[in-house]
Amino acid sequence: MSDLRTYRQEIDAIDEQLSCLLNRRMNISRSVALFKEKHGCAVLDCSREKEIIQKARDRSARDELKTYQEAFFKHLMKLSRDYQQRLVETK
Ligand SMILES: C=C(O[C@@H]1C=C(C(=O)O)C=C[C@H]1O)C(=O)O
Repeated sequence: MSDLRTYRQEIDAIDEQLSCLLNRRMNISRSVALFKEKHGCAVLDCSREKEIIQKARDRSARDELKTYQEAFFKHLMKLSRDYQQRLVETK
């Protein structure tokens, strides 16, 4: 049981870092949205997203994690795009 507590403390610490990183990433995504709106660019950039997914897959600690890295970043970028869309539409 003390092992489980230790693992969960580690997960909590990682989650805290992930939340901070998500705040930072979404803030930058917001700046990107404002830039795109000013310059008439589309929110979605497929080639950039493919690049990010490939880099994430390459960073996998083990081959079996590649699919999870890909899913995680796809979801993250969907949230980022949704946020950008919302910002552009409510301007
Ligand atoms: C942030 C951008 O906008 C979108 C969101 C991306 C992301 O969250 O990484 C990547 C590409 C775009 O589809 C961008 O163009 O860089």
